[in-house]
Amino acid sequence: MTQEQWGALRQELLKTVGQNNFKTWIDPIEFSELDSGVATFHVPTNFVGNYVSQNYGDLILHQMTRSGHDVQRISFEVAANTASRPTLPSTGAPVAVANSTPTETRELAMTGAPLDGRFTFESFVVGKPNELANAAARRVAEGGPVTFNPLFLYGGVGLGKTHLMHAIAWELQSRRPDLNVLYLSAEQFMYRFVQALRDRKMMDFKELFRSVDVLMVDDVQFIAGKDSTQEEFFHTFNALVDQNKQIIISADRAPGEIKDLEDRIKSRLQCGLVVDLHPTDYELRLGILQTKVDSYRAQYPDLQLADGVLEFLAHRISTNVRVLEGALTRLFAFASLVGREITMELTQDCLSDVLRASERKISVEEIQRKVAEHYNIRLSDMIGPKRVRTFARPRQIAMYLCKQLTSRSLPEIGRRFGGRDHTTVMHGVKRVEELRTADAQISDDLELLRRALEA
Ligand SMILES: Nc1ncnc2c1ncn2[C@@H]1O[C@H](COP(=O)(O)OP(=O)(O)OP(=O)(O)O)[C@@H](O)[C@H]1O
Repeated sequence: MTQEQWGALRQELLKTVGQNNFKTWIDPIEFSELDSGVATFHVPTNFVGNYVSQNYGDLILHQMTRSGHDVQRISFEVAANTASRPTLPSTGAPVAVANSTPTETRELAMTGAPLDGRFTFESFVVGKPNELANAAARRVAEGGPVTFNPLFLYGGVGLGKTHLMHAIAWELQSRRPDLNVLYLSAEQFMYRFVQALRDRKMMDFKELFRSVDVLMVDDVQFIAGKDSTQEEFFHTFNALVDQNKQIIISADRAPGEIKDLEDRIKSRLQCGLVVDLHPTDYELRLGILQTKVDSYRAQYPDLQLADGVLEFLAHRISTNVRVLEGALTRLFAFASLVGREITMELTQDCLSDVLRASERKISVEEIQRKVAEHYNIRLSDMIGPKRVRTFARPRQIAMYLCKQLTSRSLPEIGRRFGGRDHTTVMHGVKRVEELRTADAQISDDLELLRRALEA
């Protein structure tokens, strides 16, 4: 890609991100080169690099691909004349990994995917939801005799699967430099496979994959429904297991739940240790935020952070750690630009869209379950036809909460309560509204239930 072509792309980006964001974030980055699918940009500071990478990386990649450039990855480098940054020795010494700056990535010795220098065990915050996954990952990272094969890590979006996979690869590289570790995504596996078929290089392909000591495949759900790739994956898998080589796999769900994945592969994947990363809880989110803030502190020693802001974010932002990190990065960027303390007000202002998007959605079922539990009745009686007061009152309370806490319409709520008419719901809601002011017990119950549901 030429500088002129980048100039044209910048115009496109300007239209998409708007004048202000463009001036602050896109303007300072300089296109350097496009080589072997990696587009490199120079940035004035790591901070700008990180921010652009997290917030506009996908957009830039998309625009470049759309205008016909073969780009797989974008890399940001701090321009040599504007900042000092540690240089990496050419060996895989662990200290180099720990010291590497956030925007750096390095290729593994074998032709695997690049590893992110930030994704190490040291930077992985452990809490209840991920302690088992972390312990299992650390165990295989020791590089000792293979005890469970494969290690299968799964969990929802942004909960740290890739982070743990990279951490294992880094750790293995430093502890056992004699081992051939190959890390790649399932998509890359497929891409290589298709390329090998096309170039008639299947022997090389098989040889490469059968000569590794540790094979790590990220996001394996990607090969579901892709028959010949699955077939090849199955053979590779078996060949390595037969040689007692460690395999580590990640996916967004448990093996048995991946649709369009052959049964024999599912059962193979279940043979070793299957561990999941649970959605983050409040404590873990707070821990992650605190760790991130500590790392920002070194960069921004003067930035003030008001009490309660981190707790607020940990409480309000969804379980996805990527969203949490992105929000904090944005907050710091904004505060450092305007030179103000990060107060609660600034936080709410700056992150209003993120906060709105991650408002917890409460479901009708959840409300029914909680209310039934609270009044000690069965869920079936809550939804069922019986009109006795013991069931009718909790039912009305649940209807009222559904109206208050969800965006469901009255007819929809009626349907979820055993197919009742919307006028019945309306009546129930009205009745509870009256009771709320007249009956202290009901008012307390409502408050308690609302809090429990919103927690
Ligand atoms: N426990 C944790 N401690 C520190 N950082 C974390 C933790 N969990 C996740 N992260 C961070 O959150 C971001 C998203 O994590 P990661 O890319 O590993 O998610 P993932 O589970 O692979 O998601 P996806 O399904 O989208 O690929 C990364 O920047 C990662 O460093």
